[in-house]
Amino acid sequence: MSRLTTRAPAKINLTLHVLGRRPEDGYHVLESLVAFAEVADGLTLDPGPDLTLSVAGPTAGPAGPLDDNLVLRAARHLAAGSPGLRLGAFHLHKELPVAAGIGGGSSDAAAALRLLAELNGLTLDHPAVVAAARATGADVPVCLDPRARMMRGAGEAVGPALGFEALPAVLVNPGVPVSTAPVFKALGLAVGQALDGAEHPAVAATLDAEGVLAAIRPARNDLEPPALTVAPIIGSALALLRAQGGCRLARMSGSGATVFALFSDRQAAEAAADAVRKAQPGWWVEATRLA
Ligand SMILES: C[C@@](CO)(OP(=O)(O)O)[C@H](O)COP(=O)(O)OP(=O)(O)OC[C@H]1O[C@@H](n2ccc(N)nc2=O)[C@H](O)[C@@H]1O
Ligand SMILES: Nc1ncnc2c1ncn2[C@@H]1O[C@H](COP(=O)(O)OP(=O)(O)O)[C@@H](O)[C@H]1O
Repeated sequence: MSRLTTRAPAKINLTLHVLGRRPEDGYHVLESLVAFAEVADGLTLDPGPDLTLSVAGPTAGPAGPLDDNLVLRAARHLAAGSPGLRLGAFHLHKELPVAAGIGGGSSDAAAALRLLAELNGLTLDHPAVVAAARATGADVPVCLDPRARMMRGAGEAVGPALGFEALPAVLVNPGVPVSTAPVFKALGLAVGQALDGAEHPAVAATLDAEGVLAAIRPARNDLEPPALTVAPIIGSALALLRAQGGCRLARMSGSGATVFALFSDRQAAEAAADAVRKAQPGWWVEATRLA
């Protein structure tokens, strides 16, 4: 079989409610509406006898040592659970900012599992594929089939694809890496503790873009306040997006520091992205659509 190719899109948490911290493993129980952007890393697999990885692209360095790369970790988990699995040489083109709340590494891991599943004739809901995704990271299951859906539990429970109308958006990362664990820690929840914030709104599959916006507006990202204490520059990024004409909603994704803003149309999003780039030439800024 010749080279297999896929894209690993940025994951955006349109909402992220923390319900508490579970006793089994101290992980936080979440309820999050997740969508995916057009901007992505690229992953290829050349089938062969050995599992290898090469990485290039603007954020290859910050992604860390090859041997720890989530692409290899996911592949090793799948190989361990699937004797005789066909493997090969992965090449990752790394575009997405790292430690950014957009799950770049998780999306790369999920992309690796997609390519190995394709090579080996496995479906994405095959128990070995699902187990490998869960073992690799909390965000990997939702990235396996990257379409907007609800994510629950610590990330292991993913709902059906919602298929809603794509939302014109701008993504902004202010250039400060933010690790996930310290942000959860800064929430200050004790193991076993529950939170009783307002319930997550229902998001129906049939909603148009206005409907999605209306549904998520009263929701929140509970990691935003603790992330702001870890990286106050997130506040500046949010303020800059909120000052742009046509900005309907601006919020942080995941544990930050990437923030997103929603617009009514692509033109308004492009204009806002241009203005943010002018104001902050060192920041990562992308006009995109989320679905
Ligand atoms: C916060 C979220 C929201 O989508 O995204 P990012 O900000 O990472 O993109 C995810 O829950 C992150 O998922 P992921 O980055 O895969 O997490 P993991 O590697 O499994 O865990 C990193 C650390 O985060 C904490 N963690 C993660 C998930 C969760 N539900 N509860 C937690 O407490 C744990 O301290 C864990 O050691
Ligand atoms: N393919 C990868 N891309 C990005 N980071 C990776 C990758 N593999 C391993 N990592 C490690 O995982 C950490 C979290 O990366 P990332 O997925 O970008 O975070 P986030 O989910 O917050 O956007 C990084 O600090 C990096 O050391």
